[in-house]
Amino acid sequence: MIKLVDGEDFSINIINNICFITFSSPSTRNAISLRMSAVMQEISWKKENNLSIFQKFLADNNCLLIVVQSSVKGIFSSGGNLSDLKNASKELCQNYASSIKAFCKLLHSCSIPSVTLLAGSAYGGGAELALATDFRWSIGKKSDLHFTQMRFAIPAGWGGMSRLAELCPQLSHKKISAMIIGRHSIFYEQMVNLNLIDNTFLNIKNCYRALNEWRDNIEQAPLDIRNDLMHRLNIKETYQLEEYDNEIFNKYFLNFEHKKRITTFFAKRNNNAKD
Ligand SMILES: CC[C@@H](C(=O)O)C(=O)SCCNC(=O)CCNC(=O)[C@H](O)C(C)(C)COP(=O)(O)OP(=O)(O)OC[C@H]1O[C@@H](n2cnc3c(N)ncnc32)[C@H](O)[C@@H]1OP(=O)(O)O
Repeated sequence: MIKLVDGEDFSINIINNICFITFSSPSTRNAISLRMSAVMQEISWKKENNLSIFQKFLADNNCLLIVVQSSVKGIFSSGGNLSDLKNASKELCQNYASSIKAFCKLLHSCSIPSVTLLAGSAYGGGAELALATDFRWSIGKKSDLHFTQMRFAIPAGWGGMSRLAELCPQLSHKKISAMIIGRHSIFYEQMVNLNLIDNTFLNIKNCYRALNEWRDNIEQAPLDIRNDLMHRLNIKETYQLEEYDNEIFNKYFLNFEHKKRITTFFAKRNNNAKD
């Protein structure tokens, strides 16, 4: 295990090329504290070569997948730490939301796929955190998002409203505002209908098995194609994307590696047929 953040309530480790970001604060139901936000700020800040400490950590340790998870049963996160926010001054909290927002942005803008494992509820900023990753996998069917921010008279501040629009093109900006104002919850079935849940597992064991399989498949993909494919996320215009996809297909079609893998496929099939 390679560690970047080693807190009792918040840790970031790489195990077998998978980066696990784990929230483990049962006493606050995984509320995001001022200290966690300061750590997020520190590791999201771009430094050498325009890379943040977090991105450098992922690159140096050949990370292939990022997993955001909770180790507390029945809850993903209760959102902003309300006790911290109640006790601290506005000055002390001035970087609080922007740091968490920067970390959320890093998760979906970096070129490594990310997934949140949900096995319970996410409230307020916790729901925004769950929206930050590319994918959401549910363990069981009790995962839900609760936009409770307006209970505390603030809008969503960690990038969740734009992420929701990005992930669910069927939700207009007006609908999203209305959902926040009206303190809506999105329960499991509706999350599935909105394509916010990409996969559901019966238990954590099956989920980790699928994660490992995913990691292995990524590892087996040649690095240059991996980089070319992940670069697609930087291309915004549809016509440019089509051109780019043609270009990278032609670059790899029937080159040495393509031919070699077709040959290996037939060799394996013939061997299996003999057994
Ligand atoms: C700026 C942040 C803002 C944003 O931008 O979005 C937000 O995130 S606003 C906060 C949104 N969060 C909420 O609305 C959730 C508030 N919490 C609850 O509704 C409930 O606690 C719960 C999460 C549904 C869990 O309920 P339950 O299982 O019944 O446990 P308890 O209520 O008894 O809580 C246990 C324990 O945890 C503490 N707790 C819970 N949430 C938070 C929080 N967000 N911040 C700090 N501490 C939290 C709660 O106070 C209890 O502590 P003790 O009383 O010391 O046992």
